[in-house]
Amino acid sequence: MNSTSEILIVGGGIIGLAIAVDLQLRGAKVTLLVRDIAQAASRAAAGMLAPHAEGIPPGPFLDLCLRSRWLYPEWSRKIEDLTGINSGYYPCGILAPVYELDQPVTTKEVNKIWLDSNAVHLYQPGLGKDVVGGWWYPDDGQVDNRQLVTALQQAAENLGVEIRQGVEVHAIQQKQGKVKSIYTSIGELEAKIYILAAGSWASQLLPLPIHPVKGQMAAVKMPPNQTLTRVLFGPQTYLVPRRHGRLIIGATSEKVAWQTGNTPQGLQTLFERATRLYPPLADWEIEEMWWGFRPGTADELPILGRSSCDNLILATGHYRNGILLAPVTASLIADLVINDKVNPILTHFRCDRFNQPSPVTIPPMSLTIIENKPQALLSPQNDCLTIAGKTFHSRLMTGTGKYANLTTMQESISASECQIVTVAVRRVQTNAPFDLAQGKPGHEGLAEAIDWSKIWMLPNTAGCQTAEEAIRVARLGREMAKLLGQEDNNFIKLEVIPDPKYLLPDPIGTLQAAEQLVKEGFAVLPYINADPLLAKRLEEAGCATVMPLGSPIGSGQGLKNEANIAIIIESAKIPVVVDAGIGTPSEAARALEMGADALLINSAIAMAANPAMMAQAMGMAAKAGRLAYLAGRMPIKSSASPSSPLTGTIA
Ligand SMILES: Cc1cc2nc3c(=O)[nH]c(=O)nc-3n(C[C@H](O)[C@H](O)[C@H](O)COP(=O)(O)OP(=O)(O)OC[C@H]3O[C@@H](n4cnc5c(N)ncnc54)[C@H](O)[C@@H]3O)c2cc1C
Ligand SMILES: CC(=O)[C@@H](O)[C@H](O)COP(=O)(O)O
Repeated sequence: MNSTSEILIVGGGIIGLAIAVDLQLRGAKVTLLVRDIAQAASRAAAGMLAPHAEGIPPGPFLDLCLRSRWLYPEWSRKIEDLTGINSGYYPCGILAPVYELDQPVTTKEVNKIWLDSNAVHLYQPGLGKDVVGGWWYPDDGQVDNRQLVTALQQAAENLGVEIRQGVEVHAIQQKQGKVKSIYTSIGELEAKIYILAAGSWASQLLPLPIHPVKGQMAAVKMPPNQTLTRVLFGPQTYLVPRRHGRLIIGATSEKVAWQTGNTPQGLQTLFERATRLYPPLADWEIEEMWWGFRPGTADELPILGRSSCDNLILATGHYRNGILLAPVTASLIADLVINDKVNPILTHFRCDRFNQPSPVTIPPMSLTIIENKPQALLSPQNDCLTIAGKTFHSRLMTGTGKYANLTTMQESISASECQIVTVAVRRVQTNAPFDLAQGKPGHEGLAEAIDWSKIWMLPNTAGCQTAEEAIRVARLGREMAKLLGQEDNNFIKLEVIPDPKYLLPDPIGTLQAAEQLVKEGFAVLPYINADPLLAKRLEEAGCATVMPLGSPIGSGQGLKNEANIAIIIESAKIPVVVDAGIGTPSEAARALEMGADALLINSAIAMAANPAMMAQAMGMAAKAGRLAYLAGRMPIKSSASPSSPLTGTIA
């Protein structure tokens, strides 16, 4: 047996290559097996980046496509920088002429502009007489997919990916929910993780509902000085002018299984449709004809993410949009493989959706943008925080200290919409009178002031300076939660803080106490400095979360440890709760935008001039930050790019 590498990718089309490059850039050791790069749909495609022209309806799939189109400029530039090969990425806009006016032509959408008959013929001379108008999609574009695939292959090789061409995978050997090895034309190979990116052929290796949808294509040579520079996306045909005089004509869509080759019937249909749309091409010299197999699925959506085997990831079934979807697929799959992070959007493209009663199951986390209904974006039902098996809708935790009085505390907790409130076990025990205004900072009446049937208590070990003290107080905290009706509450926020000036936690004491408390069955939420190695050790010790501090407790200095918090977020498999030091809603939002799972905020709320109002603002910031994280920020660019591109504007 040939033992190969950490990660084995089956398939050398755009999807397999893009994933290989991303993984290798993140430090993995990748081997890619491909039977035949030339047969890949990725070389046969037209290279349109056309989520709008394709008419994809709003929903997770459009979100995925738009995310990928956003990534394209930076991603293609990165591949170009790695190789010096021009990918032909060209955000030229797409014009979609129509032959019938069967739809209302008014729209307020910025990414879709209607051109009437006069305008469309003025804009694009040479269009067929049947064209009665057209939609202009300024944000769509194209890439030269052949150059891009060549560049990706080169980039992969330059980075050290082992590409083994001419190797055919015959079977995937599985044992007890894991892939054990794969049988190939050069023998049996093993890896830690396997990624299936075999396009249309994936169903020959696994029982996936993928089938080939054949497309016949041709290219003609454009004469110099002609005016066709934008993609024309017509009814059942499209014309994609490359920048160096080649015009790609596509494509038929045929369910003829694996029947290869161009056919007279296919080409006749292709040319008839193309010349109806743009008659001048009838006289242009034919340069090439070819065909390819789109990887179609039963619901026409890709299959992305884990399979029934732990160590087998699927990235296939991209059907008509695999060129467009390459950057986002690579990034999502690399996140999954390297960081074990399942981006919520992946839930829509899981392979087990086909096992469910309805053919297209829309899983709960829908990011569909519904006009005038922004609240539908992130409803409590569809985005949850899970800690030690308990689910919460709010990602904001608050405290009980520093409030002027109990009423303000109650109003603030309610306004924040938080579901977890932390309580210092030691202070509750002392039961000192509570009235800050009167100089009485105790917790008398605190336990009764909160409706514990609605709020989950997070007892904390504040005031403990050693591991031993913290363990003892944690046990008392569990009893306290029981007494207040939360029989099954085993949560403890672990604070071991010997230093009274900066209230910085003792890492060694925290780890020791955490190990003991985990053994005793606690769900431990340790408060720590933003130390990635300590966070990993605590995770390995079995903690339920890690709670890195933004800055010292009560300082309101914000996120002073952002870089380290980012590392913790990247590597943690348990929720990361940013705790302490947050002073403003923008800092709260920032922590969640970075990918933190939740926040704990006390002082900024309790010490605000209007605590309840600040609590509401923090609650909103938590939601906004989370939503922004899920939505995916735009790439940061070193130079400007106009919001309304000048390309393709009407004179
Ligand atoms: C005519 C046509 C036009 C298209 N136009 C566009 C477009 O304009 N825009 C767009 O976004 N998308 C377009 N597409 C779709 C796009 O091309 C595909 O979705 C995309 O290329 C799929 O990429 P892939 O890497 O998954 O599969 P492929 O590119 O098909 O690659 C699969 C690879 O896996 C290898 N393989 C398969 N089985 C095995 C095995 N058992 N062992 C080893 N290797 C194996 C194959 O040899 C092949 O190299 C078009 C497709 C076609 C056919
Ligand atoms: C109540 C509690 O647990 C705090 O010690 C926590 O660390 C929050 O810190 P801030 O008070 O700075 O928000």
